[in-house]
Amino acid sequence: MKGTIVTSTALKPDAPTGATIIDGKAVALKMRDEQRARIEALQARGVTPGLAVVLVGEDPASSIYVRRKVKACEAVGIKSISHRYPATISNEELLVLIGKLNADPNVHGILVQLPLPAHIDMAKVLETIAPEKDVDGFHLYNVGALVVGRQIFPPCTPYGVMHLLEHSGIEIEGRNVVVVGASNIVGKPMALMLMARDATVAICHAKTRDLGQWTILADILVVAAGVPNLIVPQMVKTGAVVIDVGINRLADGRIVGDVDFEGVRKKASHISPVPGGVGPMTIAMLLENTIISAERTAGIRGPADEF
Ligand SMILES: Nc1nc2c(c(=O)[nH]1)N[C@@H](CN(C=O)c1ccc(C(=O)N[C@@H](CCC(=O)O)C(=O)O)cc1)CN2
Ligand SMILES: [Mg+2]
Repeated sequence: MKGTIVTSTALKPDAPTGATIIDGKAVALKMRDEQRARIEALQARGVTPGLAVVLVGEDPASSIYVRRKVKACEAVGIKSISHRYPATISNEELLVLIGKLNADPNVHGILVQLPLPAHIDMAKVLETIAPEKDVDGFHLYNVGALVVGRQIFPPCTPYGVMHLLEHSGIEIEGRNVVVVGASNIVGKPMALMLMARDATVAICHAKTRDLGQWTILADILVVAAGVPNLIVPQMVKTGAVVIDVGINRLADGRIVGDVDFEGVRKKASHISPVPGGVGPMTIAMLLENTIISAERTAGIRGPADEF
């Protein structure tokens, strides 16, 4: 468009014919001021929040996410302790490490970066983490808490989506929500958190027939299927809120979500982009859960919160 005057409203995020862009990167950065202040209050009581970060193997994306988590911890004043192991580590060695971290009073949160190598028993590893240090919210105990409408440590990605909805002033109660994707770390806990807020929730997945017949009913559409361009404009109700949790790397290296962003933004009232939407919130909520854990240790808050 070099040399022309751009008058198209479609290029302006907040123009009447286009959706408001939900800027997760900005929200995550803004949360850090409040998080720093809470960490200072903890330090005044002699508690520095500590997060143990366990990375097994050389998965390039996992290495990037772990690096981002460590940097984010530094930025707010959480002491992160990295534990890196080759993909050849045995189940037994990993469980021994987790046992030590469970017993360490300076560690308030433990995260084991997923995915793990195939020979590792992921379920056993996650269940070995002490529930009161399970800042990823993957332990069965924490999953069970979500089922009965309590939050101990909600898993970071759906917790981030809830935070974005609240930050954007989007009403949840009584609204039709369709979640596309039924994974244990996003789709299922997402549905439970929305149900706890009295939304009417449908979960669709890879085998759902006529997906568009479901998604068109959504006032709020959350997509976490891992399929680029799965959601096109004709599948979206005019004025819907569209949250894209997908992260797909294309052959040309670009990272895109599951939603045809340029098409759907013209129809939605709000839309989260990829990158820069839900992804940064995953890390923000990990910091949040770690601070909450340290606040519980310091007696500043109780063991669990109602939704
Ligand atoms: N133990 C965990 N493992 C995994 C989790 C998790 O919450 N806990 N979630 C994902 C990976 N993940 C964090 O660990 C994560 C994924 C993506 C992003 C992010 O910021 N994405 C960018 C786009 C991708 C990129 O730039 O590379 C964005 O959306 O802007 C952050 C964290 C699986 N494993
Ligand atoms: Mg996550």
